[in-house]
Amino acid sequence: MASFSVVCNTGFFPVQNKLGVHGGKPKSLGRYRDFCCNSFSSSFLRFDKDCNFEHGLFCNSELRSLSNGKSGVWLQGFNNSGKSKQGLRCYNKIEPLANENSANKQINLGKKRSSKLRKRFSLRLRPRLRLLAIRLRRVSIRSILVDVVIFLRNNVRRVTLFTSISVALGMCYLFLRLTAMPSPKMVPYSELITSIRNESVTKVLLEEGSRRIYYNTNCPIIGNTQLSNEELPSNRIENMADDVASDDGQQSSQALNVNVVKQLSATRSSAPEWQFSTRKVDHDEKFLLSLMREKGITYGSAPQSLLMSMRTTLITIISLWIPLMPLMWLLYRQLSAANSPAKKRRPDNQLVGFDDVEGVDAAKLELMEIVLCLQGAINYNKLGAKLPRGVLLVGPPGTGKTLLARAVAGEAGVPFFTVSASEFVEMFVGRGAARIRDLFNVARKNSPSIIFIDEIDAVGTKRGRSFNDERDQTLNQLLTEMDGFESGSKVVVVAATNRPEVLDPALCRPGRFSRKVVVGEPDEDGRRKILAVHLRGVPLEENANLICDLIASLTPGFVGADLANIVNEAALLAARRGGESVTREDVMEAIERAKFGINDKRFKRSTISNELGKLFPWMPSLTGKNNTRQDGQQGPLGYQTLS
Ligand SMILES: Nc1ncnc2c1ncn2[C@@H]1O[C@H](COP(=O)(O)OP(=O)(O)OP(=O)(O)O)[C@@H](O)[C@H]1O
Repeated sequence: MASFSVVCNTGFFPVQNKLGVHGGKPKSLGRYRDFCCNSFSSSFLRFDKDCNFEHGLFCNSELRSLSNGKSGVWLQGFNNSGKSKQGLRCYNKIEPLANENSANKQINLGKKRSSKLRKRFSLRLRPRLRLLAIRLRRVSIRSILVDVVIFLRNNVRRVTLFTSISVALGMCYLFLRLTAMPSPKMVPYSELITSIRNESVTKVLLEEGSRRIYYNTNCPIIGNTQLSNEELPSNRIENMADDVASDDGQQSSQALNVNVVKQLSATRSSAPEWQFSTRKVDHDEKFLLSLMREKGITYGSAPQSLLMSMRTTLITIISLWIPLMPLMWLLYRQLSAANSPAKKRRPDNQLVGFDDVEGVDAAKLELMEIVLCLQGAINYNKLGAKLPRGVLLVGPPGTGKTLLARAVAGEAGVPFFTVSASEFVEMFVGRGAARIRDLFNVARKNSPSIIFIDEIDAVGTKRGRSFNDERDQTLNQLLTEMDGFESGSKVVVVAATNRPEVLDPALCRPGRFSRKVVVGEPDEDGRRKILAVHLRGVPLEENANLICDLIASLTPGFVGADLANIVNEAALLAARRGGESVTREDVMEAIERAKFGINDKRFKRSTISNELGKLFPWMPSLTGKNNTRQDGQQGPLGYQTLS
């Protein structure tokens, strides 16, 4: 008998293995530890110095088993109270952990924590580099080129636009660089007057068409500092040359002279044409001119040079337009989206047919008739009848209005233009109306065709009720377009709404949406048929008809979308528990979820029985008299649900 210890969240249990569990010889302690740590939230195995398994510690509040696989050692898990199902028992009360063990445990916990920290903060560069190398090895230049070509081919417009913008910006930059000139130093107007009075100003230019005044003085500036008379270039060369000559002799003075001349000539070449510029003060021209005349200063006026005016214009354009670019981009996107309001769908892309829509037979019949008229199977002209211009599908959400429209398109085999009315609601006045016009033009060109407008209440609400003029304009355009069909034009407009009462009466008058088809909630038989459609591809444990009957009977008031959701939920539940097929229990759970949401089980059990009791009072199992769920094992209607 091998005795070993088990540690739980609550304490430490010395236990005895009645079945004689003993340890094999592990190759290394680490391997066993790793194994245990991977399997349990907290584990610890103890080996003697010969590496014989001595005892094990593991902590887990659930019942689990641990196997080392190779040596055939099985340890059975314990719950919090120290009980085990198979052979292990706790013969002592909870005791404090022995010193040695607690020390070991502390060490292990510390190691674990530090390794966790290391793992969390390590960059794991080596595997990343390896991965990068593998990816780079897979990359081939040819495939990159092919990708680039495909991208260019698919985005010709965008690439052209971006290329031209980049080229234009590049050329602007080049122009600015090439025509860049050193600008004169900006000084206050008073400084000009002072300089004129000091007679240091040599030449003045008044720019035509602007308030700028340029002037030169007899003291040149280098960088931002004005040189005094002593610092004038010619004086400086002489001074520097003299200094050097007196210090080091003739040879070095020659070399320095060359350097100084070079430096000053560079300064001269980068010097602006005008040293200073200032801004004219209003009503002071007379005084300025008389002062200049008095001092005998050369002055004149000239227009801005062509190059400079080009530069100024360009800089203004760039500085104005660059911040406006995002706005322009948004505008461009709006306008380009406005040009494609309808996604043209060809009949062969449609996978939905009338077989896929069930439980709404009356609506289906009405629409089938229109399909037959469009296909020419019914000769309505013979009796002087006209093809209905519009069909309004009315009904609660999820009853299959959109599905019906898609089925019409699929069956009719004519071009189908689907659009959501909210796409016509535009920020810019007139854009919604333009979109409607475009849509009808395209449909007319492709006649016979069908236009489907989903959620028409987004634009079709009664006019004059709000200050939204754009919406009214859009509706007016829709009314005009529906009136404007030529008698021979075979364009049918199918629209869907949940709120027919808010629609403008003009929209529903005969000649526009003259046919109103109510797509209501399905009855039990309808629900059964809808379920049969959605259960087509789902593997069931039981007969599909039985399941359909069961769900249909339990879901009064459910619409097609709800039923589709129940089937999907049941399949997901089956997948979650790893099942091969959907069972009755999955379906019942899915119904519970659809009816009451995903809730706490304790809450759900009582609520479900009450709610179902209210819904189906004739069912004895739900009234509470014969409640088989008292033990907490049974679900609604006596079916056992997963808990
Ligand atoms: N009669 C039905 N037969 C089969 N499936 C249906 C039916 N009604 C609804 N469904 C399912 O519900 C989904 C949603 O239906 P649909 O979008 O047509 O509803 P809707 O009436 O247009 O809703 P809304 O008014 O909110 O737009 C469909 O994709 C389909 O899977």
